[in-house]
Amino acid sequence: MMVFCLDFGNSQLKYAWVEADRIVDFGILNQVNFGSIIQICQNKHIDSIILSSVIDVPSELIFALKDLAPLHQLSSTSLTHVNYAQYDKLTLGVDRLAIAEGAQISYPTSNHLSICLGTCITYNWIEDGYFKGGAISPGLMMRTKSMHDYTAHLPLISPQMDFPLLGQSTTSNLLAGTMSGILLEVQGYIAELRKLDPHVVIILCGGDAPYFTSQLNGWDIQFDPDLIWKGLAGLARLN
Ligand SMILES: Nc1ncnc2c1ncn2[C@@H]1O[C@H](COP(=O)(O)OP(=O)(O)O)[C@@H](O)[C@H]1O
Ligand SMILES: CC(C)(COP(=O)(O)O)[C@@H](O)C(=O)NCCC(=O)O
Repeated sequence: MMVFCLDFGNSQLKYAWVEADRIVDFGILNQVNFGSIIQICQNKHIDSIILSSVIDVPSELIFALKDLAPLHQLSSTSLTHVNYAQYDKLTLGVDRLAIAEGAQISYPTSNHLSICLGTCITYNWIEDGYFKGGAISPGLMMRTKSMHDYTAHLPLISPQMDFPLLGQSTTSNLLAGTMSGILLEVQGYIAELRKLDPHVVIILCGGDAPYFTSQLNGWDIQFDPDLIWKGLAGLARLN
């Protein structure tokens, strides 16, 4: 059963081919149109398609996808393993719903906090299978770009794997405040949540996660870049 998974985020349009829970292939689309999708579907057998989008998708693209294979467009009415009786599911981004699902499928008997470092940083906390709460904060690129855009003279910095806690120049101050700021935020959330539940499983994913994994060594954190694909494949089976 080959599932074509699409994850349209605010920065990148991602896809993956998932067969029997194995990610066969993945990549990034150039544009939100059928032309860029059909290119990657050449010679591929598709049993079903699942689409998670937090951006607007043209209705022509939805119709075209439906012509290709049975399509499930993820929404707040989709069936889920995670229980939303204690959360306002209608307001939750579908990417977060898919990530929470991936975490629940991966750690069905544990409480977990999934942290996605994407355009925004999102935190999803699940206890006893219930979505209990979360948080949204600005992502890495949003932080660097907004400091440049909202000031007269601050330069636009590029993220780096090595970053200081404090800097000795404007550029290194920006790097410290952005990168160490995110690291300290993430560590702060983990530390606070572990006070409530020392056994909570922490899972990190999203495009910017690789910048922080080595700094989080020793924090007993799972890094899973495929978390959303696991969630989407599971949701495709359920819906
Ligand atoms: N080509 C790119 N375009 C935009 N963001 C990129 C690109 N390559 C890497 N990134 C990084 O990926 C982050 C977004 O991660 P991702 O998980 O793809 O986000 P989203 O799901 O919100 O689209 C950005 O903050 C940025 O630092
Ligand atoms: C918070 C988000 C913007 C994150 O999107 P992303 O960073 O993955 O592009 C997205 O999940 C969204 O639009 N959420 C709706 C609000 C909510 O989740 O409460």
